[in-house]
Amino acid sequence: MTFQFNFTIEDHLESKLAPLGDGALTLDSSKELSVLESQKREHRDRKCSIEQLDSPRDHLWENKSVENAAPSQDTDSPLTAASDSDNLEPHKKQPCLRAAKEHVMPKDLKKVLENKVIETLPGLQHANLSVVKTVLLKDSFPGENIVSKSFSSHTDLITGVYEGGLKIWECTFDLLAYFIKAKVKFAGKKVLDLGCGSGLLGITAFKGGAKEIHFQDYNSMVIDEVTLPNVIANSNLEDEENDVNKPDVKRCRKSDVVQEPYKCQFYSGEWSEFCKLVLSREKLFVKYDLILTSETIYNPDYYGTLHQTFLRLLGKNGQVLLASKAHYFGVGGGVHLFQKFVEERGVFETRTLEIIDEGLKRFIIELTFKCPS
Ligand SMILES: C[S@@+](CC[C@H](N)C(=O)[O-])C[C@H]1O[C@@H](n2cnc3c(N)ncnc32)[C@H](O)[C@@H]1O
Repeated sequence: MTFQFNFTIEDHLESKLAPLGDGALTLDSSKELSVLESQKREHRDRKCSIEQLDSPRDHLWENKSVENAAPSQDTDSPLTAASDSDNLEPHKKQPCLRAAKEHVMPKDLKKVLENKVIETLPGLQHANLSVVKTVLLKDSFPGENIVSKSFSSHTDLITGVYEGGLKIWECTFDLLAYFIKAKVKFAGKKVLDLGCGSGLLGITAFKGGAKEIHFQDYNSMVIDEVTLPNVIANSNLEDEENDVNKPDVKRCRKSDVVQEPYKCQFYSGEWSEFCKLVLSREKLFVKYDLILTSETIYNPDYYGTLHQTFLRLLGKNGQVLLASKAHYFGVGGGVHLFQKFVEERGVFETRTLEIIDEGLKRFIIELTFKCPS
């Protein structure tokens, strides 16, 4: 693979994830699980000094970051909260509703990987985020550049502007490890990776045979620069096309492989807007069998919309697998608060599937409808 970039990677942006060697994804491999866990530990240890940055800070609650936001690119514009009349929950302090849009899979899939450096996790490829950020910092965008905003405000989250999708958060690794341990089945399922960022959860479902996978992130730039490239990087297009040693019959299957990423759909925008968009696109919207979501419950002001999203989009017998830190310091969100919120509404049953009690305490929980039928 040739990389086309003519800049230096600044030290402070150097990768925090070391490549680990390639390998096909097998969900029951204990070797992969232990590699994944050590990767996770390494990742956490290296960033423990900046762990507080993981947690949204007090100042994120100030609406000033939103008020100061530059006009967004094309359809990336925030709408007023009042425009969402469908939500049952009040939008206390929720400053804006970013319009949702679908990101169409580009025709030239390889072009999406230009300027990207691809790294490897067990069974997964992903674009090096430091390189992505460096390119985005160097390029001048007509609209809002969430990377420069995030750098200038020294934070990974700016409420209503940038919600953190340009990094792989720790609980994603927890959920990936859980998939292997619990032998989670994806085959034939319609899956949503909600608040996807890098999209590694949805990509794992994609590789595990899910029939349709939707990716949603708040920020359009995250989808274009990270999620979409990651899905394409995991589609093995290059290997199939370049392997001239493969018999013709095998190479003819190239078109099948090229079709594969088209099982995936990509959306950006705020959750209630995303709901409206997907529900309006298809007359008979088929709800998701499985919703995967990691580190999306840090902001209690979003709980109403998140709960509503599960309510509207999850199939009656569907399952939400949610990974989260126990508590997000400085903001007040966390697992217990969210479980309490969900239980008070009486629609979903919550069940703790796993507690990860190393470093910052983390949880994997499941939500299912109390009365499926
Ligand atoms: C902290 S990041 C986690 C990213 C990724 N799931 C991970 O674990 O690496 C939170 C994600 O939730 C999404 N998100 C948070 N609040 C949102 C909201 N109100 N509407 C839409 N998306 C939201 C953002 O797009 C962001 O990618």
